[in-house]
Amino acid sequence: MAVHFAVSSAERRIGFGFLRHMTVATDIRRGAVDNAAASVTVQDSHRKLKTVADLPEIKTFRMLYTLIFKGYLNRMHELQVQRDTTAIFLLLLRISSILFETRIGCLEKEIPAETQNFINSIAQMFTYSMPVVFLPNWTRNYLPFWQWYINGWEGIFKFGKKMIDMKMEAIQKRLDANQEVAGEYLTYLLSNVKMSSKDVYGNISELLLAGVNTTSNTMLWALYLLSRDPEAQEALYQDVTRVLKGDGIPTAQEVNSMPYLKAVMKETLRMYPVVPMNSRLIAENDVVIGGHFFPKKTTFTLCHYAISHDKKVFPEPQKFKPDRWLRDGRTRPNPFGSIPFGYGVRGCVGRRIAELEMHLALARLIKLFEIRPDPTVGEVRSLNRTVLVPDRQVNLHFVERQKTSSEQ
Ligand code: HEM
Repeated sequence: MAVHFAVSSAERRIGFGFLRHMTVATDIRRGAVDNAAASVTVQDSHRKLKTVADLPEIKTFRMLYTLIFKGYLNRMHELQVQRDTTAIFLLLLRISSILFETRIGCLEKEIPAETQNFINSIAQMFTYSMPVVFLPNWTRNYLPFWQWYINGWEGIFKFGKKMIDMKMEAIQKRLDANQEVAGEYLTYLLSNVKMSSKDVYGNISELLLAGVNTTSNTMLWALYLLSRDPEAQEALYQDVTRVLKGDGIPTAQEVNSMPYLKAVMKETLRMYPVVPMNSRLIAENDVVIGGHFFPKKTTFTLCHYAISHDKKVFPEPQKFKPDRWLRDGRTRPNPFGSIPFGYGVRGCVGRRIAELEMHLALARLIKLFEIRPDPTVGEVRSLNRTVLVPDRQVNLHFVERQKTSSEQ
């Protein structure tokens, strides 16, 4: 468990001395596609982003629910057999609503070509990011992976830029007409003098990217695990229906009073940490950890998957046991045993949005549907494709529940 040791000691002893090694990849990417992703590379502007990322939280809660769930659930009635790609559309739609303040047509019967290109670009970038990281730089002139990877990024930034330009135009029109400018996250960023438009292009596109495959795959894993565990599913259903009556929008307080819901998400992320690896580069000083000397510029890689399957911290690590996270007097696992959102100053910026959207989505889905596995699919294994994805298409059956008399 060398990895486990490295991370817990690292955060305690060295604190902010670490920088993400991804910085290197991000700089190359920026150079290659001439786009800014300032928040991801520079500590100072990262803090700036953290502050603004926290701002629209309250509005987001209500907006997420009203804007999205109606459309999604209507579409689910049509689909009945839910495929993993639909889960991606759902989350893409949701995060796009927050970031672009508009919907991008994921739930239309015919997905607009531009949106489809954007979805394909994300998949392309992720698919080729592994060979790009592992192959030596000289291969870039001879093998096609680097160009395919960059093409993926170009598609992502192109779409992001177009959406942002449209919003800027709308804001400008209102300003020209002396009208008040009101909006959510993007309007805030664009009308905020602290960020240049280049920073906004880079940050919005990266946030969108970071927010789509992470939450959609986590939702998929949660639904997959629940479909195979009727007892856990029933416990979740009881937890949710005890608090949520009727079709009203849950409040933050209501979400907080559903401990099993939170436990299901925590256990899902323990079993399938969607970002399976995380790295830090010791940039400035040599360090000694546990009697081992590490020269400066050493890269440490933390394997979330390995630490959260450590049976000393999580007995029966391969078993889906949401109960282990309940605060009902039992001994709870070491909080550093599973840190799927990372930790410290470079921890996940989108954590609160991600948790919120996943809690809301799962509560709503479980209230309306019983989720059953497709027996022909068999045991799904996880693959590391930068994010943790299933090795095959996961088909799930959503069986509509009967409404209880108090809800009719
Ligand atoms: C299940 C959902 C998610 C998981 C498990 C997750 C996990 C992570 C992890 C492990 C990191 C690296 C943290 C570190 O180095 O310590 C990270 C970084 C990041 N995440 Fe997430 N994430 C999720 C959702 C999101 C969402 C929804 C957004 C945006 C709306 C987002 C935006 C970011 C950004 C911008 C970073 C880079 C932060 C930095 O470099 O300082 N993430 N995430």
